[in-house]
Amino acid sequence: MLSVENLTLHYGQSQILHGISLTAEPGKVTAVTGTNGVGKTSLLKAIAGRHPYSGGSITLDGKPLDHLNAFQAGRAGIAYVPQGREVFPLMTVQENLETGFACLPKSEHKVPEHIFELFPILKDFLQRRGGDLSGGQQQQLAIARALIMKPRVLLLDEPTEGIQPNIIQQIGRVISQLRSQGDMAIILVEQYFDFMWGLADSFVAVTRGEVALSGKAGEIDREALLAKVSI
Ligand SMILES: Nc1ncnc2c1ncn2[C@@H]1O[C@H](COP(=O)(O)OP(=O)(O)OP(=O)(O)O)[C@@H](O)[C@H]1O
Repeated sequence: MLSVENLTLHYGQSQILHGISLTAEPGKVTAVTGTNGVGKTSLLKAIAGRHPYSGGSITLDGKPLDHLNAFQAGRAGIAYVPQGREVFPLMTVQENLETGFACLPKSEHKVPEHIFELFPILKDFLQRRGGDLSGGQQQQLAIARALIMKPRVLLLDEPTEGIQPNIIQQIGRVISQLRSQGDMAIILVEQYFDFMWGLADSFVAVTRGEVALSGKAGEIDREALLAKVSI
């Protein structure tokens, strides 16, 4: 289980996160939501070692992930699919996927077939440049690249942003499939309310760098959550 406790984060003098706490269990989807600029991406960046946090703690199965850099966080099993996808535009799909090998031993430098079962289009486009894919295909590539690391924690930052509805549905199915494997904790940062409402096992609404509301599916009130996201 990933556990974030009382996390604070600054950019220079400005404090963005003011003591965020959440947990993400294997085999569950934890949705983090909130309006623009409340600190959702900053939270993921702190977990992924992309930006240092100022205080609080992050642990994975009780083991502290003390201020790791991005490579160390990857080695520890944390995969991050950034907002905007960050696909390498001049590299082929195959080469983009292979960048996921960086955190794996040499013996595991092979793209597993199940990646293409999840995202069949990538097999057809292996030699196509990343920059020539549609936004939806790039999103699939970004998720596939993260999965190659065999993560224990998958961080998804607004995977539906700017994506056409049929690909959104496919991404939803993939997230459900990954959940049902039972071994990966998935943190889904998402503003598309109905998408995350239908998918997540628990919810954390963030306002101004703090947790404003949290709870499990079936227990949390839909309208109360929606109100926090629509301010
Ligand atoms: N590198 C940075 N330097 C300074 N301020 C930053 C930096 N990155 C983000 N911020 C500021 O931190 C705040 C939180 O940004 P963040 O991207 O974490 O929010 P968010 O909830 O993910 O927003 P969005 O939904 O628009 O992506 C914003 O006010 C943003 O302008």
